[in-house]
Amino acid sequence: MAKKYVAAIDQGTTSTRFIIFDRRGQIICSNQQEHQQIYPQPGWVEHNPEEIWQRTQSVIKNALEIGNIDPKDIAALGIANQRETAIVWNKNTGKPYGNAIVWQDTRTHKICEKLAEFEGKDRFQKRCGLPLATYFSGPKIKWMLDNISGLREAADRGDAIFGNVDTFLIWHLTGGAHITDVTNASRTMLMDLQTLDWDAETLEIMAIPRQMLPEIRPSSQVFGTAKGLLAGVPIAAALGDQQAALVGQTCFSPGEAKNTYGTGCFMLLNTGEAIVPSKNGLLTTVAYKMGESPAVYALEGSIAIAGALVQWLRDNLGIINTSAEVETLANTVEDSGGVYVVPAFSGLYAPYWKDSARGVIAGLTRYATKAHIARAVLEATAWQTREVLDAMNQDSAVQLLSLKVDGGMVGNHTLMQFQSDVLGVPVVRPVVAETTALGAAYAAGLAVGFWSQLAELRDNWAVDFTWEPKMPIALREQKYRFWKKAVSRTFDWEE
Ligand SMILES: Nc1ncnc2c1ncn2[C@@H]1O[C@H](COP(=O)(O)OP(=O)(O)O)[C@@H](O)[C@H]1O
Ligand SMILES: O=P(O)(O)OC[C@H](O)CO
Repeated sequence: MAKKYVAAIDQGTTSTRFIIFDRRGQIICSNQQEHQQIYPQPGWVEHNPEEIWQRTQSVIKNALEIGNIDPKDIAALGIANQRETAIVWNKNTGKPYGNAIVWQDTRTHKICEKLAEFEGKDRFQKRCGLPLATYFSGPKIKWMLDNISGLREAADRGDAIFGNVDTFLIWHLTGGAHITDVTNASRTMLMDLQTLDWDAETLEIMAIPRQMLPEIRPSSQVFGTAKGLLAGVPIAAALGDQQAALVGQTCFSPGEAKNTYGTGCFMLLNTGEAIVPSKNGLLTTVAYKMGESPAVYALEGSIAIAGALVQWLRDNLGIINTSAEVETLANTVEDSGGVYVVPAFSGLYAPYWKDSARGVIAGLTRYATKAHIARAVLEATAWQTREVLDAMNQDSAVQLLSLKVDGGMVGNHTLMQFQSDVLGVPVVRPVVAETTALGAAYAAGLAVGFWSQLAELRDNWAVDFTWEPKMPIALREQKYRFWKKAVSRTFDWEE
């Protein structure tokens, strides 16, 4: 009998979801669990890989039970994952050599500076599309090899292996396949965007043994068969979560873009088969590679802190009790009262790439209340997105006329209205806002013939809500000028 469903794991920065979709891309059932954020020192962010694997198994089990689904009805499994986060584990025992170093972690600042001494921050950009920054996996692997006792020897012996979260999950799900996909590999700094293979020279410069690294595969392809809870289900896709959201939003044509508002915020613009270098602080990255079809590339504007700033308001300042409460509080005032929050907690990503920037709250007066700060917190995400969109419009020939959005923050009307106001274009949310999991499911379904072509997927996409710009242009540009001034106050804080 024909299989009815496709499933996806969405392993994100704050939580893990397992979602089962039907042929129309509708959610049948799901389960989600958070995991611990570990902050051992200022600027350091870690996850426990074993906890991530436990949470993954747990959400799979719960969702299957909730939906009363027999894994035999699942045609394929796709994986979407937080990108860049680096894990090194022993291939014989499965034991990690330490916690995962999360993408937001800035401990590799010195390593990046040292690597940039020769030829500067863009030393590797031609090959890998990325500037030298603490964000990417390569310097994180180097940090582990240089700082974890006995690790370099274990790597040289071939016992210690590296993976981003996709690789770590595939390894566990299959019982030992050491595989990554092109989108995840494109975030390491170690892959050549043209050849889609590890770059020998970069590996040599960073002193990373090639045998630690997984084999690079297309994003949509059967990698193996699951064991355990999903026994027998083909594992048929892996994509970095932001690339997965691009697929879930069916942005398959050059010029189509989406912005995902989660822990961070990531805008990706499909550039087709062209590898477009950025002159304005964007990343060039692989968008997806479906089986044997040529790779499709994207320009990306990465913002490190978006929803994470709302969490900070909740967890560190205790101004709100839930993330959703930020909107209620923000709506008790008309505007931010001249307050700007620039969340350079992990330095500044696009379009600045300044590791040494640190966060500021600017424009404070006795008039400012926690409500103004709540509003400024929401506005920070919108302003950062404006800077990224400006860079996109400068880098590419196309001007974006509307923006497709998704992620945990897009339930916030106040933010989305402000977003449309400061971009000056409509902001459009689709009915299925779980686009990350959906994109991984689409890529997996395509690999096993559950769906036959990309066009079929476009028919599943439908508008849920559109926000139209309302703010007068002069006011918008005046506020933007102050935002830029606040940003400049964060520069060169770390010495
Ligand atoms: N109503 C809301 N208003 C503002 N932020 C929100 C709201 N709901 C969730 N968030 C934020 O969205 C983020 C979670 O989104 P999600 O897409 O699940 O993130 P991730 O995939 O990065 O784990 C959290 O940082 C949370 O603070
Ligand atoms: O898990 P998210 O949604 O915060 O996404 C994180 C990104 O993949 C980091 O590059």
